[in-house]
Amino acid sequence: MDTPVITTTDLRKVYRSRDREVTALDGVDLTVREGEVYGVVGRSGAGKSTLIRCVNLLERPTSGTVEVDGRDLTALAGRSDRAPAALRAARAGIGMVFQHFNLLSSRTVQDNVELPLEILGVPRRERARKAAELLDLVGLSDKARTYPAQLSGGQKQRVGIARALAGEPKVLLSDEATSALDPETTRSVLQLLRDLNRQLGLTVLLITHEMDVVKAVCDSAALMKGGRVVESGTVAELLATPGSELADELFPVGGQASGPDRTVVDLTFHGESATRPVISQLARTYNVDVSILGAAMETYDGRQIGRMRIELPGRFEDNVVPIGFLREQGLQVDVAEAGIADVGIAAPEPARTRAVAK
Ligand SMILES: Nc1ncnc2c1ncn2[C@@H]1O[C@H](COP(=O)(O)OP(=O)(O)OP(=O)(O)O)[C@@H](O)[C@H]1O
Repeated sequence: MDTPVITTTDLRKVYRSRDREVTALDGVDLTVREGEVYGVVGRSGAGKSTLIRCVNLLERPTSGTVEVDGRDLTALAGRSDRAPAALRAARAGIGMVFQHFNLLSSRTVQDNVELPLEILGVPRRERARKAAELLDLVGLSDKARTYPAQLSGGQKQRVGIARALAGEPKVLLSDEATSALDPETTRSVLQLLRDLNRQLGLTVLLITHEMDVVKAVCDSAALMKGGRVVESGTVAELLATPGSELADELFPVGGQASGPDRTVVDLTFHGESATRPVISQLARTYNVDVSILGAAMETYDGRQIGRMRIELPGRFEDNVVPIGFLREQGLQVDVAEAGIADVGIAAPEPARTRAVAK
């Protein structure tokens, strides 16, 4: 699982029109490893679509390189508008699914799935066999002869996924594949992507603006802002990163201090620390009343990971020893709110900057 399958290096894309320039990608380094589901999130305009379209060279990067499965696609691109044969062949190993499915309405479901095979010159009988196999894989064997207009959104996306798999790709790119679907259909399409990832060893790079998508299926994630990747890593790594915005959004543990002179502390449990009764030990050892303001526990790859926001009575300087104890137990400890001193003495760090004393 450690072999990189998609690598972008210092990828830049500048859109130029007569009177202005937009830098959509501003030096993106991304590594997606074999067999993982990798989610790229970010607000509208962050550059997600541009990035995914640069990965299969649908969009030509201004500079930088894209390697997929050991091949430098940027070197294959040539200068003309029409993609050279070598690039077209490399693209056959990259499937893509789209937000609005992009099915041809005049073709049956089976003929839509066969389309990439027709383009590759696969004989009719072989195409039909392959399409039947793929429709079975996505649970639509009974819809082969229907037309897209007769399908639900979720079914259309399943056809889109079957079509994307026709060239037996190693990599699947998904451009907001579930954002036009209702929550239940979203869940089933995400489950399908997860199953395909596991059954076929398919590497999936998806872009989304929904954190729930990352939570449901991704092994790793990156956060984009203004054309840059500002955070990236496995979900477990992100959770262990002090101040990670992605971790905060994936596992929000809200809760405000119940009054002044209280210290609010965010704890991240992973590995062994997730199974030890650290909070009750803290309360007993220091005879301190601990209030739990919020908590979230999840299992990732069979390992428990959790975040908890607790409140301790007193200001930060009153709690240095208990906080030290928590750190000694192997927990990551971020002080979220350090209490307001009575007469204008500033808290050690402003709220939400997450001072991390090691
Ligand atoms: N063809 C284009 N010509 C000019 N500017 C473009 C073009 N495509 C995208 N942009 C600009 O590049 C920036 C990044 O756009 P992009 O579509 O990649 O962002 P995004 O994160 O995918 O947003 P969304 O979630 O809304 O699709 C935006 O400022 C956008 O206006």
